[in-house]
Amino acid sequence: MISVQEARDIVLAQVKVLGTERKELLASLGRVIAEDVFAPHDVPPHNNSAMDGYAVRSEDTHHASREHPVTLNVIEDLPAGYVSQRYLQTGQAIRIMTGAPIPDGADAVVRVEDTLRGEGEQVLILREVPPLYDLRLAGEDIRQGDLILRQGDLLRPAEIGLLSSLGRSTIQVYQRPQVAILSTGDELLYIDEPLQPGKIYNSNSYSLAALVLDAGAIPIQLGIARDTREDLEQKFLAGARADVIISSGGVSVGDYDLVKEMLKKSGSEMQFWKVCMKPGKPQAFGAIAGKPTFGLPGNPVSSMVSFEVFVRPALLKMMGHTQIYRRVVTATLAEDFRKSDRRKHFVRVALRQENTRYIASTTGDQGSGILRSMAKAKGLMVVDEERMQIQAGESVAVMLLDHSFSMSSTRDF
Ligand SMILES: Nc1nc2c(c(=O)[nH]1)N[C@H]1C(S)=C(S)[C@@H](COP(=O)(O)OP(=O)(O)OC[C@H]3O[C@@H](n4cnc5c(N)ncnc54)[C@H](O)[C@@H]3O)O[C@H]1N2
Ligand code: MOO
Repeated sequence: MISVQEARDIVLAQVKVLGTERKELLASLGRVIAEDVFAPHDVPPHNNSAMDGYAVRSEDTHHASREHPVTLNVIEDLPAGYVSQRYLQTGQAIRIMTGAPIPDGADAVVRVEDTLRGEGEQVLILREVPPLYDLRLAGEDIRQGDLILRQGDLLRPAEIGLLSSLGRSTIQVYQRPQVAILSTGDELLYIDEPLQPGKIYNSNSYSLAALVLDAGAIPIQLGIARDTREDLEQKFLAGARADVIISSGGVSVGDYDLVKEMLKKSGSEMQFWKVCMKPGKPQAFGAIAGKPTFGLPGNPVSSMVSFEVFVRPALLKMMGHTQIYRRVVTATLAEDFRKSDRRKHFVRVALRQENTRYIASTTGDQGSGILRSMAKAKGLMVVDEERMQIQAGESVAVMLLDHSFSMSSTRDF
C-alpha cells in the first residue's frame, strides 16, 4: 500500500499549472492573477474633501468659535466630479462636496455642521481648523508606480474593487481546467429516469461535478459508461478532450472492474493503487492521452473524500493557486473513537465552537455508502496511521470542508 502523502506527491508532481487568459474584471472573481499590477496613477488621483462643507484657507479660521464666528465669502459651489477654476483668496470659501477636488489656494475643509449660512453669499465658520483638516490627499490609498497585486494573488471582491479603482477593465488570470466526469457501472441510472429494480441513481457524477465547481474549475458531465470495453474506451477518450478526467467506480477487484483492464490496455499510463486510507483505498491515477486522470472509487463517500484529498489540490495547483489545501484546525473530540486498521482515516465530523475551541463529533455511521453522513459533516477528522484510539477530550486535526456556504453562521458578531 502507498501512503496518502506519497500518492499526493506523485499527483502534484504530474499536474502542471495551466496557461493564462485575459478576463473581464468581474469574471475574474475567485481566479488567480497571472500578472504583476503596478498603479498607473495615484488613488485618489487628487486632493479631495473628506466631508460636505467649505474649502477654506486654514489661517482664515484662526480663533473662530461658535461665540466668535469668522465670516467668509462663498465664491463657488463645487460638487464632486468638477474641478474649480478659481484660486481661493484670503477671506473666501468654496462650498464643496465629499470627494470634490480641493481648489487651489484652499488647504482645509470645515464640515457643514461647523458652519452657519450668513447673509447672501456668506458663511459663518464656527471653529478653527488646522491645515489639511478633512482633506484626503492624492495617493493616500495608492501611489503611482506601487506594486498593487502580484502574480499568484487571489482575486477576491476587495482586489476586484482595487483593480477597478485603477481603471483596469480586464486582467490576465490563470485558466480554469475543464474536468470530464465519468461514472461507470451497469447499475447506474440518470437522475431523470424512473427507479428500477437493482438500479441506483448516478449520484457521484453530481457530487463530483459540484466539488469541481466549488473548487473553481469547470465540470463536464460525460454521463454513465456501461460495463463494456467499447463504451468505456469511447467515453474515456471523449474525456481526454478536457484538461482532467475523473471517473468513479471500477477500480477495485470485482469481476466487472473493466476500467482497470481497459486503461492498462489502451496504453494509458495508469497506476492502480491501494492507498493507505479509509475511505478510498482502491484508486487509480495516471494519464489518458496526456491528461491527468483520476480513477476514484465508486462508493459515494469514498469518491468525495478522494476528491478532497487528491483532486482538489491538483485542480487548485493547475489554476495557479499556491494555497492548495483545505484549512486544518485543531479540535477537541467529543467522544471516544477507535480504529481497526493502520490506515489514515478521514472521519466525517460535525463541528461546533465553544469559546475559542472547536468541538468535533462524528456524524454517525461512517460506511462509504452513507452519503448523509457527508452532508452532515463540516469537516474530515484526519486520524494518522498509527493512532489506534482517541479518547473523548483529546485533540484531533480536522480538515474543514469550508466552501462559503458551510462557513456561514447563525451567530452574529
Ligand atoms: N473484494 C473487495 N471488494 C471491494 C473492495 C476490496 O478491497 N475488495 N473494496 C471496497 C471498497 S473500500 C470500495 S471504495 C469499492 C470501490 O470499488 P469500485 O471503485 O470498483 O466501485 P464499484 O464497485 O463500481 O462501486 C462501489 C459502490 O459504489 C456505488 N457506485 C458506483 N458508482 C456510483 C455512482 N456514480 N453513483 C452512486 N453510487 C455509485 C456502486 O453501486 C457500489 O455500491 O469496492 C469495495 N469492494
Ligand atoms: O476504500 Mo473504500 O473507499 O473504504 O469505501
